[in-house]
Amino acid sequence: MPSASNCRLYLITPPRLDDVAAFSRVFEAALKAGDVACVQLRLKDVPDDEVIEAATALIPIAHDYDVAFLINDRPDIAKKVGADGVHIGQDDAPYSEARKLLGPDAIIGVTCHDSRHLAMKAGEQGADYVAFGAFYDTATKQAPTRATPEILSWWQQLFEVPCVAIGGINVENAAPLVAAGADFLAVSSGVWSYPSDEGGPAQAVKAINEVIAATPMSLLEFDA
Ligand SMILES: Cc1ncc(COP(=O)(O)OP(=O)(O)O)c(N)n1
Ligand SMILES: Cc1nc(C(=O)O)sc1CCOP(=O)(O)O
Ligand SMILES: [Mg+2]
Repeated sequence: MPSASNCRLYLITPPRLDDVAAFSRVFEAALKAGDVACVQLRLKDVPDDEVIEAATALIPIAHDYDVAFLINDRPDIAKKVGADGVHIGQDDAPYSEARKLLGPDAIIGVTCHDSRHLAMKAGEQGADYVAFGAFYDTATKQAPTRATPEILSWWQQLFEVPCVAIGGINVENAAPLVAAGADFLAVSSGVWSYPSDEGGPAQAVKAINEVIAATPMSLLEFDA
């Protein structure tokens, strides 16, 4: 039976930011364009001071728009820059360590790939969300697993902890994940690489929000 979806957009930054000032302007335009619940600063293979510099520039912008700001991989940097939380993967700091460092109010999300077991473990430990992926082909990361929308419906039906869908999501392919019960769509290239002659990242945020608003939740059947 279809019902209204509460799905929201979760932005992941590009893995490199060569010009933080230029990105800050695009970032602000994107946040202005439509609802964004959360942003994750996901810089890869860069020195800590670049992560700190980018976080210091972007956090005040995110907070101006009431958007939560998370750091990828590094609870220590999240604490240092005053971020709202951290996203950790299965090979990053353990959940318990991140929680101990960041305290009870921090948002801590955990990568669970396509695994029910990992998601139940993260939920029991106290994660604020569990992330499943990758749902589609992506050039942003060599994603080790492929998830299917049924896992979102399974989680949505059985658990209170929100679930995030990630991996290759864009304006064209977002709807089935909203329908399947994703609480958040985590999107990187689908926003930042949106063609500038079609309005660029700001237009992508607007368009994904329109898809979300137009798509009721209609949970899929899943194996018990
Ligand atoms: C929301 C969200 N989900 C999954 C990931 C992937 O985390 P991880 O497996 O640690 O891989 P890296 O992002 O660190 O390459 C994520 N970052 N965010
Ligand atoms: C960071 C990340 N994690 C994934 C996972 O499957 O856990 S897929 C992925 C890439 C997300 O970027 P894009 O929206 O450009 O595909
Ligand atoms: Mg990681």
